Amino acid sequence: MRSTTVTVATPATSANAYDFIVVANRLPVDRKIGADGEPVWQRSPGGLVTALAPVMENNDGAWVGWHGAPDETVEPFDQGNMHLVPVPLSAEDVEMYYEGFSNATLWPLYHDVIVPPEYHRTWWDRYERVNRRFAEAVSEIAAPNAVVWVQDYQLQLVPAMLRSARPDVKIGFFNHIPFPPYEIFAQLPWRARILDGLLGADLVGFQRQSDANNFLRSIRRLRGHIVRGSAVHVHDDAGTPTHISRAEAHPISIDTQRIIDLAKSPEVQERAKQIRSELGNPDTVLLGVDRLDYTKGIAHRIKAFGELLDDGRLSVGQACLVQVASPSRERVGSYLNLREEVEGLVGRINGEHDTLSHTAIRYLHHSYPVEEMVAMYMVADVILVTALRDGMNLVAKEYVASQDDQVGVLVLSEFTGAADQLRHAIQVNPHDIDGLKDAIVQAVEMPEAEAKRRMRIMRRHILSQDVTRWSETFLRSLSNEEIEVGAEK
Ligand SMILES: O=P(O)(O)OC[C@H]1O[C@H](O[C@H]2O[C@H](CO)[C@@H](O)[C@H](O)[C@H]2O)[C@H](O)[C@@H](O)[C@@H]1O
Ligand SMILES: O=c1ccn([C@@H]2O[C@H](COP(=O)(O)OP(=O)(O)O)[C@@H](O)[C@H]2O)c(=O)[nH]1
Repeated sequence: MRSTTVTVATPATSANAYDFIVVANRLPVDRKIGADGEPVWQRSPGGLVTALAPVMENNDGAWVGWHGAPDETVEPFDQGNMHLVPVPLSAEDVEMYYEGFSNATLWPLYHDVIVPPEYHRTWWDRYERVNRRFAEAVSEIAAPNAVVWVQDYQLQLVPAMLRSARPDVKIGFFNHIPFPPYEIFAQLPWRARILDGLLGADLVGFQRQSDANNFLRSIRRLRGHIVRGSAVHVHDDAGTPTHISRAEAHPISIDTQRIIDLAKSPEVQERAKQIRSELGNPDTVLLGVDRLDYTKGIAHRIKAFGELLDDGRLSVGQACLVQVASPSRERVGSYLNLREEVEGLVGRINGEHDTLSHTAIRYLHHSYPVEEMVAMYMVADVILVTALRDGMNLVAKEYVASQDDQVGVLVLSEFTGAADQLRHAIQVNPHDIDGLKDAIVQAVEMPEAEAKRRMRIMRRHILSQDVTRWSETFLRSLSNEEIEVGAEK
């Protein structure tokens, strides 16, 4: 096995140094090899990084996570205001803990078994070992009585491991993806171990109240602890009470002001005009932005759009769908299959409907920087967020934030966390293709006054409930301060 050591900057970490630590599977930057063969740092994919990066930039703390490259040990380094502490993963760890147990067992299980989860004991063993490594890395650098905030399904065993190594620290956990109903969770051969891992946290946060309820119901069914409201009275095997762990909903959000500032910047506005003109100035631009993931309902959306072209309810030149499908988990089988399915569908629809001057679907298998994302949001008259299941979906919130002078329309799946907050979107069941087609036509034809009214209400929400508010509310609850949940800032 090849292993390289790369020192990026002066080591910034020492033992027992940090009062505040975030630990996530990923660091905010990924180490990749550039076209010239030299290593480069790129922003990591996904909404977890989008949400946590601004929180960490404004807090003096450390971020512990994997740097995205297998078989490499990287020394701790600083990036902007952030102190990053890489946890190395071998190629085998990546295969069994990340691609395997995290993304081929837990991810599909927690997302309504859209594809069948795979259960392998060797993957579980590796998940446990890697979780222990993360817990040890945190334990070494946490100051006495530090606050440690563990993120997401890849690290569900870390809270209990950390509690036993460092009973002095305050432990929060936030689950970015849904927590499944008991009837689905019960499939997991290691279900009790996962619950015990999570119960190591003083506060377990979820995107939706229904996720918290699902979690509490599994605790009642499988662990026998007393549950009173959101509080779980945890006891040890001998029945001696040990601590209280609470489960609460804390819906995540975005750095709203940053998106608004970008939408106002002359460069982004100019770029938006350029994109529209490059698309041939269609009357209506529809947009989809997702990691290429089977949870996102990309094929459902493309199918609905294709049928609208077949039916003559939309036409090429009048309407164009731009679909950003950023690369994700490319070595996991179900992701490979999805890519084939989506690209086959796009090819067929474009083949049937494109003209020499206009395309039906502009499909982009790329990852773009935030400036380009905001320019695309500004171009889009309609955005289609049709996830079959999604913890939150920050794209929906970013779109709303970017509509400063625009009057875009958000079509939003009811199976996203965002649907709880963005109630004035056109909400859809993406499995209902006829309903989805009608919703798309309703969005395209929506009178401006109606679109403005809906957008104004959604923007009010996004402005007051931003990501800073999310982290403050969670961390205040973790430290047991009195808070008024849901109060405006
Ligand atoms: O790290 P990857 O395997 O490349 O995946 C990217 C991230 O995807 C998931 O994001 C989730 O978090 C978002 C913010 O809370 C939320 O809006 C979205 O609904 C979730 O799917 C995953 O949970 C992260 O751990 C990954 O880093
Ligand atoms: O090319 C892209 C595609 C997506 N994103 C960002 O990736 C995040 C996706 O988060 P979301 O919660 O919607 O879904 P996730 O990928 O985390 O499941 C959002 O901040 C997008 O702006 C990006 O920066 N470039």
